[in-house]
Amino acid sequence: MSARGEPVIELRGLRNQFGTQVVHDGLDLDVYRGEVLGVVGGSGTGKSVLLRTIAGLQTPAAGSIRVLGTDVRTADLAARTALQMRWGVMFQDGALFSSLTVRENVEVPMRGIPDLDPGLARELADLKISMVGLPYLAGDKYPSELSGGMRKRAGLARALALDPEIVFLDEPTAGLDPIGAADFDQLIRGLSRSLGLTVFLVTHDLDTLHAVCDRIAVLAERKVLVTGTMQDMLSVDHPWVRSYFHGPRARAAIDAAEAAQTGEDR
Ligand SMILES: Nc1ncnc2c1ncn2[C@@H]1O[C@H](COP(=O)(O)OP(=O)(O)OP(=O)(O)O)[C@@H](O)[C@H]1O
Repeated sequence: MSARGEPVIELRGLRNQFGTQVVHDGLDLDVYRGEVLGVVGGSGTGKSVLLRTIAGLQTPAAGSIRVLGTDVRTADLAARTALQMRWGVMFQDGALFSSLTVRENVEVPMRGIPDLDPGLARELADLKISMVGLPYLAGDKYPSELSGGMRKRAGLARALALDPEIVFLDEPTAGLDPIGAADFDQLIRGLSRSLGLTVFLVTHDLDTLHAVCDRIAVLAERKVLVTGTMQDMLSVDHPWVRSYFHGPRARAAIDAAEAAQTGEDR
Protein backbone atom coordinates (compact mmCIF):
# COMPACT_ATOMS: atom_id res chain seq x y z
CA MET A 1 0.00 0.00 0.00
CA SER A 2 1.05 3.64 -0.34
CA ALA A 3 2.57 4.82 2.90
CA ARG A 4 1.78 8.46 2.24
CA GLY A 5 -1.55 9.41 3.69
CA GLU A 6 -1.96 12.14 6.25
CA PRO A 7 0.59 11.95 9.11
CA VAL A 8 -1.16 10.84 12.29
CA ILE A 9 1.98 10.88 14.44
CA GLU A 10 4.52 13.69 14.01
CA LEU A 11 7.62 13.82 16.18
CA ARG A 12 10.06 16.71 15.98
CA GLY A 13 13.27 17.20 17.90
CA LEU A 14 12.32 14.63 20.51
CA ARG A 15 14.68 14.21 23.42
CA ASN A 16 14.44 11.58 26.14
CA GLN A 17 16.91 11.16 28.93
CA PHE A 18 17.23 9.42 32.26
CA GLY A 19 19.68 11.26 34.47
CA THR A 20 22.75 11.73 32.34
CA GLN A 21 21.79 8.95 29.90
CA VAL A 22 20.44 10.48 26.70
CA VAL A 23 18.27 7.93 24.89
CA HIS A 24 16.86 10.13 22.10
CA ASP A 25 18.15 13.45 20.85
CA GLY A 26 16.73 15.39 17.91
CA LEU A 27 14.50 12.50 16.90
CA ASP A 28 12.07 13.17 14.02
CA LEU A 29 9.47 10.75 12.72
CA ASP A 30 6.19 10.79 10.78
CA VAL A 31 3.74 7.91 10.82
CA TYR A 32 1.03 7.96 8.16
CA ARG A 33 -2.61 6.99 8.45
CA GLY A 34 -3.28 3.36 7.68
CA GLU A 35 0.31 2.19 7.57
CA VAL A 36 2.00 -0.44 9.69
CA LEU A 37 5.32 1.01 10.80
CA GLY A 38 7.88 -1.39 12.24
CA VAL A 39 10.36 0.19 14.67
CA VAL A 40 13.66 -1.66 14.99
CA GLY A 41 17.04 -0.98 16.53
CA GLY A 42 19.66 -2.53 18.75
CA SER A 43 18.89 -3.39 22.33
CA GLY A 44 18.65 -0.25 24.46
CA THR A 45 18.22 2.16 21.54
CA GLY A 46 14.96 3.29 23.08
CA LYS A 47 12.23 1.61 21.04
CA SER A 48 9.99 1.00 24.04
CA VAL A 49 10.76 4.44 25.46
CA LEU A 50 9.70 5.94 22.13
CA LEU A 51 6.43 4.02 22.13
CA ARG A 52 5.73 5.02 25.73
CA THR A 53 6.52 8.67 24.99
CA ILE A 54 4.13 8.88 22.05
CA ALA A 55 1.42 7.04 23.97
CA GLY A 56 1.67 9.62 26.76
CA LEU A 57 3.12 7.25 29.34
CA GLN A 58 6.39 9.10 29.59
CA THR A 59 7.26 12.80 29.41
CA PRO A 60 10.09 13.75 27.06
CA ALA A 61 12.79 16.23 28.00
CA ALA A 62 12.22 18.23 24.80
CA GLY A 63 10.60 18.20 21.40
CA SER A 64 7.08 18.11 20.04
CA ILE A 65 4.65 15.23 19.66
CA ARG A 66 1.53 15.65 17.55
CA VAL A 67 -0.89 12.76 17.44
CA LEU A 68 -4.03 12.97 15.30
CA GLY A 69 -3.43 16.70 14.99
CA THR A 70 -3.20 17.37 18.73
CA ASP A 71 0.00 18.59 20.36
CA VAL A 72 0.25 16.05 23.16
CA ARG A 73 2.59 18.13 25.30
CA THR A 74 0.55 21.32 25.35
CA ALA A 75 -2.98 19.90 25.20
CA ASP A 76 -5.11 20.29 28.32
CA LEU A 77 -6.25 17.29 30.32
CA ALA A 78 -9.63 17.03 28.55
CA ALA A 79 -7.99 17.04 25.12
CA ARG A 80 -5.43 14.46 26.19
CA THR A 81 -8.08 12.21 27.66
CA ALA A 82 -10.12 12.46 24.46
CA LEU A 83 -7.02 11.66 22.43
CA GLN A 84 -6.11 8.64 24.54
CA MET A 85 -9.46 7.12 23.65
CA ARG A 86 -8.40 7.15 20.00
CA TRP A 87 -5.43 4.83 20.46
CA GLY A 88 -4.79 1.46 22.08
CA VAL A 89 -1.60 -0.01 23.50
CA MET A 90 -0.57 -3.64 23.71
CA PHE A 91 2.43 -4.38 25.89
CA GLN A 92 4.59 -7.49 25.85
CA ASP A 93 2.75 -10.47 27.34
CA GLY A 94 -0.50 -8.50 27.20
CA ALA A 95 0.03 -6.76 30.59
CA LEU A 96 -3.41 -7.93 31.69
CA PHE A 97 -4.85 -7.47 35.17
CA SER A 98 -4.45 -10.91 36.73
CA SER A 99 -7.48 -10.55 39.03
CA LEU A 100 -9.85 -9.83 36.13
CA THR A 101 -11.18 -12.20 33.51
CA VAL A 102 -10.27 -11.61 29.88
CA ARG A 103 -13.68 -10.03 29.26
CA GLU A 104 -13.29 -7.74 32.26
CA ASN A 105 -9.81 -6.79 31.06
CA VAL A 106 -11.19 -5.81 27.67
CA GLU A 107 -13.92 -3.79 29.40
CA VAL A 108 -11.37 -1.74 31.42
CA PRO A 109 -10.81 0.98 28.76
CA MET A 110 -14.59 1.24 28.30
CA ARG A 111 -14.92 2.52 31.86
CA GLY A 112 -14.00 5.92 30.46
CA ILE A 113 -17.23 6.06 28.43
CA PRO A 114 -19.94 7.81 30.46
CA ASP A 115 -23.23 5.91 30.91
CA LEU A 116 -22.16 2.87 28.89
CA ASP A 117 -24.66 0.12 29.59
CA PRO A 118 -22.87 -2.85 31.27
CA GLY A 119 -24.64 -5.33 28.97
CA LEU A 120 -23.47 -3.43 25.91
CA ALA A 121 -19.91 -3.23 27.28
CA ARG A 122 -19.98 -6.99 27.69
CA GLU A 123 -21.19 -7.51 24.13
CA LEU A 124 -18.54 -5.16 22.78
CA ALA A 125 -15.87 -6.98 24.76
CA ASP A 126 -17.01 -10.33 23.39
CA LEU A 127 -16.87 -8.90 19.87
CA LYS A 128 -13.24 -7.80 20.38
CA ILE A 129 -12.40 -11.19 21.87
CA SER A 130 -13.71 -12.94 18.78
CA MET A 131 -11.99 -10.42 16.46
CA VAL A 132 -8.59 -11.45 17.78
CA GLY A 133 -9.36 -15.11 17.20
CA LEU A 134 -9.94 -16.19 20.79
CA PRO A 135 -12.67 -18.73 21.48
CA TYR A 136 -15.83 -17.33 23.07
CA LEU A 137 -15.17 -19.15 26.35
CA ALA A 138 -11.81 -17.40 26.73
CA GLY A 139 -13.73 -14.34 27.95
CA ASP A 140 -14.48 -16.08 31.26
CA LYS A 141 -10.91 -17.18 31.86
CA TYR A 142 -8.25 -15.47 33.96
CA PRO A 143 -4.92 -14.54 32.32
CA SER A 144 -3.10 -17.28 34.27
CA GLU A 145 -5.35 -19.86 32.59
CA LEU A 146 -4.26 -18.82 29.09
CA SER A 147 -1.22 -19.66 26.97
CA GLY A 148 1.27 -16.88 26.19
CA GLY A 149 -0.15 -16.53 22.68
CA MET A 150 -3.71 -16.28 23.99
CA ARG A 151 -2.64 -13.65 26.53
CA LYS A 152 -1.18 -11.60 23.71
CA ARG A 153 -4.42 -11.90 21.78
CA ALA A 154 -6.32 -10.82 24.89
CA GLY A 155 -3.97 -7.84 25.22
CA LEU A 156 -4.69 -6.95 21.61
CA ALA A 157 -8.45 -7.25 22.22
CA ARG A 158 -8.08 -4.77 25.08
CA ALA A 159 -6.06 -2.42 22.86
CA LEU A 160 -8.93 -2.56 20.33
CA ALA A 161 -11.62 -2.02 22.96
CA LEU A 162 -12.45 1.55 21.95
CA ASP A 163 -12.17 1.08 18.17
CA PRO A 164 -8.89 3.02 18.07
CA GLU A 165 -7.39 4.71 15.03
CA ILE A 166 -3.83 3.92 16.16
CA VAL A 167 -2.52 0.82 17.88
CA PHE A 168 0.86 0.64 19.60
CA LEU A 169 2.31 -2.86 19.83
CA ASP A 170 5.45 -3.58 21.86
CA GLU A 171 7.17 -6.72 20.57
CA PRO A 172 3.93 -8.57 19.82
CA THR A 173 5.59 -11.83 18.74
CA ALA A 174 8.30 -12.01 21.43
CA GLY A 175 8.15 -15.33 23.24
CA LEU A 176 5.87 -17.03 20.70
CA ASP A 177 6.89 -20.15 18.81
CA PRO A 178 7.38 -19.60 15.04
CA ILE A 179 3.90 -20.84 14.12
CA GLY A 180 2.25 -18.78 16.85
CA ALA A 181 4.28 -15.75 15.77
CA ALA A 182 3.29 -16.20 12.12
CA ASP A 183 -0.38 -16.50 13.14
CA PHE A 184 -0.08 -13.34 15.18
CA ASP A 185 1.56 -11.53 12.25
CA GLN A 186 -1.38 -12.50 10.04
CA LEU A 187 -3.82 -11.32 12.69
CA ILE A 188 -2.16 -7.90 12.91
CA ARG A 189 -2.00 -7.60 9.13
CA GLY A 190 -5.64 -8.62 8.71
CA LEU A 191 -6.92 -6.28 11.41
CA SER A 192 -4.87 -3.35 10.18
CA ARG A 193 -6.27 -3.80 6.69
CA SER A 194 -9.88 -4.48 7.61
CA LEU A 195 -10.09 -1.75 10.26
CA GLY A 196 -7.84 0.79 8.51
CA LEU A 197 -5.67 0.94 11.63
CA THR A 198 -2.40 2.76 11.86
CA VAL A 199 0.01 0.44 13.67
CA PHE A 200 3.20 1.47 15.48
CA LEU A 201 4.97 -1.80 16.05
CA VAL A 202 8.20 -2.28 18.00
CA THR A 203 9.86 -5.55 17.07
CA HIS A 204 13.07 -7.55 16.75
CA ASP A 205 11.33 -10.07 14.54
CA LEU A 206 12.45 -9.99 10.90
CA ASP A 207 9.59 -12.26 9.86
CA THR A 208 7.15 -9.71 11.29
CA LEU A 209 8.82 -6.92 9.32
CA HIS A 210 8.39 -8.92 6.13
CA ALA A 211 4.88 -10.14 6.79
CA VAL A 212 3.26 -7.09 8.35
CA CYS A 213 5.12 -3.81 7.94
CA ASP A 214 4.65 -1.28 5.15
CA ARG A 215 7.60 0.75 6.35
CA ILE A 216 10.44 0.39 8.79
CA ALA A 217 12.06 2.99 11.04
CA VAL A 218 15.52 2.21 12.38
CA LEU A 219 16.58 3.69 15.71
CA ALA A 220 20.29 4.27 16.07
CA GLU A 221 22.55 7.02 17.33
CA ARG A 222 19.72 8.41 19.48
CA LYS A 223 17.43 9.18 16.57
CA VAL A 224 15.52 7.67 13.68
CA LEU A 225 18.46 6.92 11.44
CA VAL A 226 16.44 5.94 8.38
CA THR A 227 12.90 5.04 7.32
CA GLY A 228 11.80 3.08 4.28
CA THR A 229 10.60 -0.20 2.91
CA MET A 230 12.33 -3.51 3.50
CA GLN A 231 13.84 -3.11 0.04
CA ASP A 232 15.21 0.31 1.01
CA MET A 233 16.82 -1.17 4.14
CA LEU A 234 18.92 -3.54 2.05
CA SER A 235 20.89 -0.66 0.57
CA VAL A 236 21.48 1.35 3.76
CA ASP A 237 25.17 1.71 4.49
CA HIS A 238 25.33 1.61 8.29
CA PRO A 239 26.99 -1.11 10.38
CA TRP A 240 23.98 -2.06 12.49
CA VAL A 241 21.51 -1.83 9.59
CA ARG A 242 23.79 -3.95 7.40
CA SER A 243 24.32 -6.66 9.95
CA TYR A 244 20.62 -6.76 10.89
CA PHE A 245 19.18 -6.80 7.36
CA HIS A 246 21.92 -8.89 5.76
CA GLY A 247 22.65 -11.37 8.57
CA PRO A 248 21.78 -15.09 8.48
CA ARG A 249 18.43 -14.49 10.17
CA ALA A 250 17.57 -11.88 7.54
CA ARG A 251 18.31 -14.40 4.78
CA ALA A 252 16.01 -16.94 6.44
CA ALA A 253 13.25 -14.33 6.79
CA ILE A 254 13.54 -13.34 3.12
CA ASP A 255 13.34 -17.01 2.09
CA ALA A 256 10.27 -17.51 4.29
CA ALA A 257 8.58 -14.39 2.88
CA GLU A 258 9.31 -15.49 -0.69
CA ALA A 259 7.94 -18.96 0.01
CA ALA A 260 4.76 -17.44 1.48
CA GLN A 261 4.40 -15.16 -1.55
CA THR A 262 4.82 -18.10 -3.94
CA GLY A 263 2.13 -19.98 -2.01
CA GLU A 264 -0.25 -16.98 -2.28
CA ASP A 265 0.39 -16.62 -6.02
CA ARG A 266 -0.51 -20.26 -6.76
N1 LIG B 1 12.12 4.36 33.51
C1 LIG B 1 13.43 4.32 33.16
N2 LIG B 1 14.37 4.81 34.00
C2 LIG B 1 15.68 4.81 33.66
N3 LIG B 1 16.15 4.33 32.50
C3 LIG B 1 15.26 3.83 31.62
C4 LIG B 1 13.85 3.80 31.92
N4 LIG B 1 13.21 3.25 30.86
C5 LIG B 1 14.17 2.94 29.97
N5 LIG B 1 15.39 3.29 30.42
C6 LIG B 1 16.65 3.13 29.69
O1 LIG B 1 16.49 3.66 28.39
C7 LIG B 1 17.18 2.86 27.43
C8 LIG B 1 16.24 2.44 26.34
O2 LIG B 1 15.29 1.50 26.85
P1 LIG B 1 14.22 0.77 25.97
O3 LIG B 1 13.52 -0.22 26.84
O4 LIG B 1 13.37 1.75 25.27
O5 LIG B 1 15.13 0.03 24.90
P2 LIG B 1 14.68 -0.91 23.72
O6 LIG B 1 15.27 -0.36 22.48
O7 LIG B 1 13.21 -1.10 23.74
O8 LIG B 1 15.46 -2.24 24.14
P3 LIG B 1 15.15 -3.80 23.92
O9 LIG B 1 15.27 -4.03 22.45
O10 LIG B 1 16.25 -4.45 24.68
O11 LIG B 1 13.78 -4.07 24.48
C9 LIG B 1 17.80 1.70 28.21
O12 LIG B 1 19.15 1.98 28.45
C10 LIG B 1 17.01 1.67 29.48
O13 LIG B 1 17.78 1.19 30.53
